[in-house]
Amino acid sequence: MNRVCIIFNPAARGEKSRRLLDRLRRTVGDSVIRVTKFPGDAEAQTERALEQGYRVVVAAGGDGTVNEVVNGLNGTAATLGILPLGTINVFGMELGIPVQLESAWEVILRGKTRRVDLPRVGEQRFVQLAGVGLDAEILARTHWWTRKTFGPISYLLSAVGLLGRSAPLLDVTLDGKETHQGRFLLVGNGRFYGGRFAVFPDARLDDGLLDGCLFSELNAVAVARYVQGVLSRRHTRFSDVLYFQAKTLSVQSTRPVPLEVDGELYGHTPCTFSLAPAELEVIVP
Ligand SMILES: Nc1ncnc2c1ncn2[C@@H]1O[C@H](COP(=O)(O)OP(=O)(O)OP(=O)(O)O)[C@@H](O)[C@H]1O
Repeated sequence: MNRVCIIFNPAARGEKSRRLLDRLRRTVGDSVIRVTKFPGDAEAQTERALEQGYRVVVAAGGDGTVNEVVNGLNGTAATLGILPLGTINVFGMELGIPVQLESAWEVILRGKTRRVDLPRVGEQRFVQLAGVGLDAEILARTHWWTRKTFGPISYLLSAVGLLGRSAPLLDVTLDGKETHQGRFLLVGNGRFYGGRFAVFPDARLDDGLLDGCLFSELNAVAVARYVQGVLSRRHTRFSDVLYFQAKTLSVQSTRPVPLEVDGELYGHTPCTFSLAPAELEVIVP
């Protein structure tokens, strides 16, 4: 197998992954492990690993760590491996990578790969999903210690405070042609969002298309209906939800609306999404 460098995020899973370092060392034997020191460090460490000749870089953390490693790979020919040590690991779930550390390492040792599309917003690549509006606002309002203490429920607490407010309208233009309006946008590369929730039922990681859901309303009743719709897989048929596929989309709004990619805050509107077909080679079961 090509030389492997593992980038380990001790702060993943609300700082709990720190405890996994010894088990990770035992599992991977002589393979090199580099521990990130601050947010953004996985990207810098990936660039350094490439300069040092590593051709497989393994993201050991959650979706945020995978995102940073992929941005560090920067479209090079190097291969991504994943050890899903984060809170939810949606991209690993999409690829069928086992959550058990030793099993996930076995997958990396076997070294079977596939190529997947790599979407981006502006210059920032993402692997699984992005959101404009509600979910990014929730992330912005959920303090790290609340996340650490209450876990995923903390996002729900922030959401309750947000739903009473009026959200600016988003103008979403698909492939430079038709423009649609809504108040909350989700963009996906794969099917899942936030867990095994198929928000984008037609999405394929290698179809050369972005999938999106544009939601028209943002009051508590509408959001509860959308959640129910996602759970029962009927939301794409709702009259106030636009489900679409496109190669590019641009988003404008009367005032800046925050944006998240792979679960991390990243800038605000206006923004443009695009996709590089089959840009990423990733190790899969
Ligand atoms: N040494 C570090 N100290 C603090 N934060 C770090 C460190 N290394 C990486 N990070 C940051 O940790 C964040 C969370 O990482 P990741 O998404 O991989 O894990 P997660 O378990 O899914 O996240 P969360 O616990 O926030 O749900 C990322 O924003 C990343 O930049």
